This record gives sequence, C-alpha cells and structure tokens, in this order.
Amino acid sequence: MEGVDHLAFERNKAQFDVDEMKIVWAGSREDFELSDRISRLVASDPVFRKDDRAALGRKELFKNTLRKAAHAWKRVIELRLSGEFSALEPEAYKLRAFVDQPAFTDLHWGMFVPAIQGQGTDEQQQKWLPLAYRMQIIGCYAQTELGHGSNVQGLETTATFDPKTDEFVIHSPTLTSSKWWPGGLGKVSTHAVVYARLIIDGQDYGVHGFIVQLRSLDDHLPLPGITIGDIGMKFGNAAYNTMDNGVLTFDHVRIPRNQMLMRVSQVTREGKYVHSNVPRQLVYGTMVYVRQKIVADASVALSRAVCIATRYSAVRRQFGSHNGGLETQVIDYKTQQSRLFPLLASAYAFRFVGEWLLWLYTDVTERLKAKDFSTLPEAHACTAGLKSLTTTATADGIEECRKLCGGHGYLCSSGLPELFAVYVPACTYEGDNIVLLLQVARHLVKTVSQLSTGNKPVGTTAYMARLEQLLQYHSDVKKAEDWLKPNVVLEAFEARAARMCVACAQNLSKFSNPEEGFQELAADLVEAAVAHCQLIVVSNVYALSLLHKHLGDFISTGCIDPKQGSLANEQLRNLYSQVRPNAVALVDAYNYTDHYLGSILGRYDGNVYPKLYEEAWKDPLNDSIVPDGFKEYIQPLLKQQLRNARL
Ligand SMILES: CCCCCCCCCC/C=C\CCCCCCCCCC(=O)SCCNC(=O)CCNC(=O)[C@H](O)C(C)(C)COP(=O)(O)OP(=O)(O)OC[C@H]1O[C@@H](n2cnc3c(N)ncnc32)[C@H](O)[C@@H]1OP(=O)(O)O
Ligand SMILES: Cc1cc2nc3c(=O)[nH]c(=O)nc-3n(C[C@H](O)[C@H](O)[C@H](O)COP(=O)(O)OP(=O)(O)OC[C@H]3O[C@@H](n4cnc5c(N)ncnc54)[C@H](O)[C@@H]3O)c2cc1C
Repeated sequence: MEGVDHLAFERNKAQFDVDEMKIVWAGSREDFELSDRISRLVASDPVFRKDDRAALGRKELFKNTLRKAAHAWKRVIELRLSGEFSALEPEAYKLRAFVDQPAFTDLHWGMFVPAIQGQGTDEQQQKWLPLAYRMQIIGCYAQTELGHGSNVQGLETTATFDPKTDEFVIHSPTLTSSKWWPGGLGKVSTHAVVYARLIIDGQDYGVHGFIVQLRSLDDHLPLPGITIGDIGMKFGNAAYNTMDNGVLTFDHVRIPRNQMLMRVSQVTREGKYVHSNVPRQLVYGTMVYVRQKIVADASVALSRAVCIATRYSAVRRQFGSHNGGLETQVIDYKTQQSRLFPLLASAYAFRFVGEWLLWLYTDVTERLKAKDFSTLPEAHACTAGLKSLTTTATADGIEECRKLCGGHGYLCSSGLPELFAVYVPACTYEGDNIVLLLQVARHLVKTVSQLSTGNKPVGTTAYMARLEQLLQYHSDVKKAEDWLKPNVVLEAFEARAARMCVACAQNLSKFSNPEEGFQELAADLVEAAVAHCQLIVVSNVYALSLLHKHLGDFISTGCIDPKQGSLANEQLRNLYSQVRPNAVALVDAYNYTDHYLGSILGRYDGNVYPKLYEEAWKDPLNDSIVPDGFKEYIQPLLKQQLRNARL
C-alpha cells in the first residue's frame, strides 16, 4: 500500500468531526476562516517560498528575510490586514506566523511598540507610535548586555541627567555593558528602547527605559557615538540566523529628557525624580506581554512537530510482516504511542492554556488601567511559570518528534531540525526558564507564608486555601477508570503541588537568612514551581501521562500509593488505544498547509518516499556527479592506496 492510501485509511477511522475540531483548535469559526485564508495566501505567494532556506548562506538568508518582511508589510497594507493604527492585529499577526521566518519586525511590533504603549506617557505615545505604526521608524528592545541578562537590576549602561542641557547622556562604561542580543538591532533598527541606569546628581535610581535613535533615517549609518553590529551566527543553519541579533555601545550619546519612558516614573526639568503611585515592576510590563505571547505560540510549534511525527508514524512501517503481508505501522507500537500521544495531548492542552493566559493578561491590563494592581504578582507568576513550562515541554517535544521519525527525522527536509533550532532559544530568551521558575517559587512560598496571617490566596493559588484538607488527602482511586474523573486527577495534582510548596516553605524556615535558604533549596523550589504550573495545565490524557512521569513526586508526598500509580498507567494505556484511531484526524484539525509545515514526512497526502527521493537530488552536492575537490583530495588518496597495495 502506498503512503497516500495509508493516510486516507487513517482519516476514515476518525471517530469525531474533524471540521468541528478545526474550529475548536482555531478558537472560533471566524478565526478558522481567517487562518485558513491567510495560510493559503502565504502558501501561494512565491516570495514566501521557504524550501530553499537551508541551503542559503547568512548574507543571502538575511537579504531574503528583508525581502520577505518588506513584502509582508506590503501585503498587510494592500489587504488591509492592519487595524486603523497598527499591525498588532490578529490578521497581520497570522500573516507573520504563516510566513514562518523570524525577522526584525517581530521585535519592532512585539517589543518596541508594546514598550512605548505600556511605559510611555500619552504625549510620548502620540509622538512615537504613529511613526512606529507606519514603520517610518523601526525599533528594537535593547535590554540585555554582554554581562547581564537575567539580572536586569545588574545592567550597567548609564543614562545620566544633564540639567544644563535638559538631556540624558547614554553611555556604555564597560565592555560588559555593551548591549548584546537584541533582535533587529544588528543591521536594521533605527531606534531602540534602551534600558539603562538612571543617574541624577550622582545618585543611581535603577533601570529605566529610554527611546534612543541609533541610525540615520537618511543613509542608515549609526549616529555619532554609537557602534553597532551583528553578534554572529547562532545555533542551526537557517533557523534564527534570519534575525540580526546585535551588539551596541554608546559613547556619551545625548538624548532629550523627554525620551525617557515616563509613565512609571519621571525626571523633571529641575532634575527631580518623581515616582508615580504605581508599582515599579510595570517597567517589566513588556516582558509580561511577550511571555504571554510565547505561551500562546508554544502550542503552534509543538503541534507542527506532532503533526509531522503522527502522519509519518502512520506511513512508516517496520517489522511484523506475516506471510508476506504488510509490516506494522510504527504508530501501532505502544512505545511510539506512549511517546507521541502525550505530546499530541500537550499541544491541545497548551492551546487552551494559551487562551486562558490571554484572558488573564487582558484582565490584568484592564485592572492596571483602573489602577488596580492587586493581580500583578499573579499575572507575573503565571506568565513566567507557563512560559517556562510550555517552552521547555515544546523544545523537548520537538526533539522527541524528531526521534519518533527515526533517521529521516534528522533530514532538514523533515522540517524538524529547523523547527527545533528556531524554537529552542525560547527556553532562554524572555527569561531563562529556571530563573523564571524561581520567580514562581518566590510567589508560592510567599503565598504559603501569608496563609497564617489570614491572607486568602487567590487565582491559581486559591487551592492553597484548602491546605489542611490537601495535606490530609490520600487518593481513593481503586480501579483504572477512576483516573478518568477530572476531580480525582485535579485533587492529586493540587495535593502534590501544595505538599511540595509546604515542604519548601518549612525547609526555608530553618534558615536564619531567607535568601541563603532560597539559594540552597533552589532545586526543590524549581520542582515545586513546576508542580504548580502543571496543575494549571492538567487535563485527562495529559494529566495522566504527567502523573506517570512524575510518579515519584506523587508517591513520596503520600498523595497516591504505588498501586494507584499502576492503575494510572493502566488507564493511560487504555486512553492511548482510544486516541490511536483518531490520531491523524487530531493533527489534521490543526489545518496546517504543507507550506507551513515545511516537511516531507508530514505531507498531508502521506506521499513520503517518492518526495524524499526527489528532494535528495535537489541538494547542491548533487549538481555534479563527481564532487568538487575530487582531483585535489580524493584522487590522491585513491592513488596512494593503489601504490600501497602494489608495495
Ligand atoms: C511585516 C508584517 C508585520 C506583521 C505584524 C507582526 C506582528 C508580530 C508581533 C509579534 C508579537 C510577539 C512576538 C514577540 C517575539 C519576541 C521574540 C523574543 C525575543 C526575546 C526578547 C528578549 O529576550 S528581551 C529580554 C528579556 N529579559 C528577561 O526576560 C530578563 C529576565 N529577568 C527578569 O525578568 C527579572 O529581572 C527577574 C524577575 C528575573 C529578576 O527579578 P528580581 O526579583 O531579582 O528583581 P526585582 O527586584 O527586579 O523584582 C522584585 C519584585 O518584582 C517582581 N517582578 C519581577 N518581574 C516582574 C514582572 N515582569 N512583573 C511583575 N512583577 C515582577 C518580583 O516577583 C518581585 O516581587 P516581590 O517578591 O513581591 O518583591
Ligand atoms: C535568540 C535570542 C534572542 C534574544 N533577543 C533579545 C532581545 O531582543 N532583547 C534583549 O534585551 N535580550 C534578548 N535576548 C537575551 C535574553 O533575554 C537573555 O539571554 C535571557 O534573558 C537569559 O539571560 P542570560 O543570557 O543573562 O542568562 P544567564 O542568567 O547568564 O544564565 C546562565 C545560566 O545561569 C543560570 N542562572 C542565572 N541566574 C540564576 C539564578 N538566580 N539562580 C539559578 N540559576 C541561575 C541560568 O538558569 C542559566 O542556566 C535574546 C536571547 C536569545 C538567545
């Protein structure tokens, strides 16, 4: 049977309506129609071709990115995909997503514009946003330095107020203060939001954001006192090398006072520092926004990998042929199912948790407008924790999908190596995942310690209010089907998270210096934070596979006993059998075009082998039958062997 038939057969097995599921995945019928239209539009546009990417050198790749970004912007305008004011609209965002190539525009729209929106005064917004919305200036987010990334308070760039001229002097006092990493900075951005220590009259007021022009709007040369370049090739071939991550130093560069972003705090003409009645953490607001976006995107990256691995696993056959019959589809191996199906479930779970986080983010934004800052710590903990959880699981999941595709998964034409290389920095950028989990742990420990003062925990920590009950809890699961009851699963996860948090809090209390205790117990704290974040995401299959994976936590905290652990495993196997006939249909529901998937193994028609064979011949090495270098390097060897043989 040919691959084409395999997938048609698989599709016929589905026990649910794929078209309905497409709408569930998209969020609504309108969203589905929009995604469908835009993905087809991108797929049919030759400028957005991407199958030649792996063979391009850095310069060609970068120029090709500039071309695509310019074309994308042209299409956004022609098709009126941007709203009245900005391209931060779902339509434009979707176009960017389906173009599927990181570019400076991500940082312009994703961080520069939101930084001004969130931290600029009304006046500053009126001045800068129209220019940014029309892309008459292009901006980036210049926070990280060579010496400090995670420790934002450790940044060294200075912005010293000069009362004589009513200006700030932006300066890089050391090598380690060089801005290092900002995307879009290296070759494109004309402006940046630069994070620097505010110094007034010798006093250090900590890190603040400043709008700084970097390059001339006429000839694109760096302005006086500014040195900029690209930081060099990154992991993977094409992958994130479409982006010009940059290095930047300032030599006493002067900017007007009104270019400090002054929504959170201001510097007056007289050089007085005034802090508004808002938490200073709002300076970190852009990071919260982007972390929420990253969570929403995790399901997209994971679902692409899962779609490729699922379709290919249905096409691929190894072993098990009897009397000359067909061999077994590798998707029928229980080990393949136990590795693949939890990822399939995770992609769906992350899709829904992304929607929930968007709701939470929208809610906190509305509250902030009304000067209600009460949910800010919860929003920070959730965005930080879920960013960490979902990006770690997605990066690991993409790599697992590569392995699930055997040798062919290692070919660039499988789409998986590039997907992994583009995705994996998400575990580091916008906050290193461990550093972010430690932020969640601080929030949890604080919540536990405040219980005794009568503070009622809210939001995702509300379960802690039932601490006594959760500390007494022992699962009453008696048979495998009991694990199908959502409440049974949820309670086990709540009890495990609560017990791990309480254990950390108790151990911390043994240290006279809490900071020292926090450093010493960091590994346990990270695990407690993971348990809490997993609790936010749990759903049936996903929850049970997690429970199985972290069985040690559940047993050692006394939430369940080993027998109940094996029942969970038994139930998991039942669930895999139920998922099996639906697997291909579940990944079809993502509605990805072949262009977007960019994978021969994941082709919709399953026609894998002929296309793999065809693709191999397109490699530049196959342009000639005898390779360049044969005469210089191969022939002499062969002749030498001949001589040796004669000797
Ligand atoms: C052409 C067509 C166009 C089409 C349109 C295209 C549209 C595209 C749109 C794209 C949109 C989005 C995509 C964006 C893609 C971006 C790609 C990513 C690029 C990556 C960018 C970066 O990496 S930027 C740099 C990020 N850096 C970090 O994340 C640094 C990490 N470190 C920190 O966050 C913090 O410093 C720290 C939290 C780790 C340290 O905190 P610490 O406690 O040590 O210090 P503080 O004293 O500062 O904090 C103390 C208290 O503050 C609380 N806190 C900390 N952070 C926050 C926060 N963010 N919000 C709220 N509260 C916070 C902390 O909990 C402490 O609280 P208390 O305990 O109560 O005191
Ligand atoms: C592709 C990419 C794009 C980027 N784009 C931008 C951008 O546009 N703008 C920008 O400003 N920045 C950008 N960055 C920088 C990025 O935000 C930082 O690299 C990131 O925040 C991690 O910080 P770091 O490099 O200082 O890591 P480090 O903090 O040096 O981490 C190194 C190791 O130390 C550990 N560690 C650090 N602190 C602690 C602690 N307190 N406790 C326990 N362990 C700890 C970490 O877990 C990690 O294992 C980008 C980075 C990448 C890779």
